[in-house]
Amino acid sequence: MDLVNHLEGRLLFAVPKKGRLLQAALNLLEGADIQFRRENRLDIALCKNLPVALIFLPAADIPTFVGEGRVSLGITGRDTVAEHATLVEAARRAHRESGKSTLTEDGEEVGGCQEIMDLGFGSCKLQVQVPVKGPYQSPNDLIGKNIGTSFVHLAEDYFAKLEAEQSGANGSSSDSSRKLKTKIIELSGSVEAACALGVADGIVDLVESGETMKAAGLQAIDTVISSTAVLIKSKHPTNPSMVDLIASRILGVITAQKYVLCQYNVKRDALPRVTNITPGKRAPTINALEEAGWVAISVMVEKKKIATVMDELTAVGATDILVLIIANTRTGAP
Ligand SMILES: Nc1ncnc2c1ncn2[C@@H]1O[C@H](COP(=O)(O)OP(=O)(O)OP(=O)(O)O)[C@@H](O)[C@H]1O
Ligand SMILES: O=P(O)(O)OC[C@H]1O[C@H](OP(=O)(O)OP(=O)(O)O)[C@H](O)[C@@H]1O
Repeated sequence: MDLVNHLEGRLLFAVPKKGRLLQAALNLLEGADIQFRRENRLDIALCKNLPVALIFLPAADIPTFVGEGRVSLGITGRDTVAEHATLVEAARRAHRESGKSTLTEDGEEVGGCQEIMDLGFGSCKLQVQVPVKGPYQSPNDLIGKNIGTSFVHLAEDYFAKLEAEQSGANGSSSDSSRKLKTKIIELSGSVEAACALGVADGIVDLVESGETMKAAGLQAIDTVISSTAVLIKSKHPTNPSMVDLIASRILGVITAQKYVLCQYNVKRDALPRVTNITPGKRAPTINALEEAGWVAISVMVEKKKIATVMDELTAVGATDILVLIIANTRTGAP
């Protein structure tokens, strides 16, 4: 089947085609019951149960497709969204300075995507790194030096601000006529090797566990941006109600992953103390037990806090504490 000719009427949803965000993104789609079958080597998959087509793209390219409105929804890292936003901002600045308008006929700024929600996985930091055994101790020491990175626009912006601060000019990162003293060298991968191979004095690269940096004899001296995976949308999605539906389903899945349901029995006179420990997302559900003076409580608790919460509940007299996994939710903001 020629899938490209079957996209009419479908909301296009970009998903990372490989890499660290792929599996978690697929798990979210499954939890949100977005059903599809991806043919071998095809980067387009039609959803079986919704008017949606999934487009599998490199994570770094997703903000471009969404920002230009070609694709309505996307899952990618906030770092890639920030890189794209910096590029878009630089292009707008250049346009304005050459007297051209950066607005559409509706008076809106062209380009750019909007973050809908944090998806809670894919944590990492984009950091400035230098050799541990080297002459550079602070970011200022790198001004005028060679910097290797895959995030050229964020790195340029970072060093432009640093150079402006150093020269005493205020906010000249918004001046596109600036001439950077620092040389930003674009690398597409294995950025950590650049210092050892003499290509760069420092790098701007992602750090998750820190293992790669350590193995390459590097240390972080500043953080440019902290990132997690995010759901993004274009400014004018083709089907806004389908965007809302998918966003609400995804929110339901990530809320379910974040919370557990805690049920316990307690004497009614301990209610103020236990509701303080487990206030719930809105409020705890309280039911009278057949035994006089006792109530049963059912309440959502953040998964990461549940052990401490159980300790505290036990200490104030709660008994029969049960913790249940939540398969899915539709509850509002996580
Ligand atoms: N340790 C990590 N290194 C790189 N990216 C990470 C890491 N942890 C989380 N991420 C997130 O995953 C996103 C995609 O990175 P990943 O390297 O998996 O992509 P990729 O498409 O395989 O790219 P590449 O071909 O450059 O390796 C990043 O933009 C970032 O948001
Ligand atoms: O802090 P860590 O957990 O060690 O992860 C960080 C490393 O992971 C990424 O590289 P990736 O593995 O994607 O390969 P690449 O260098 O080819 O981009 C990133 O560019 C770092 O090199």
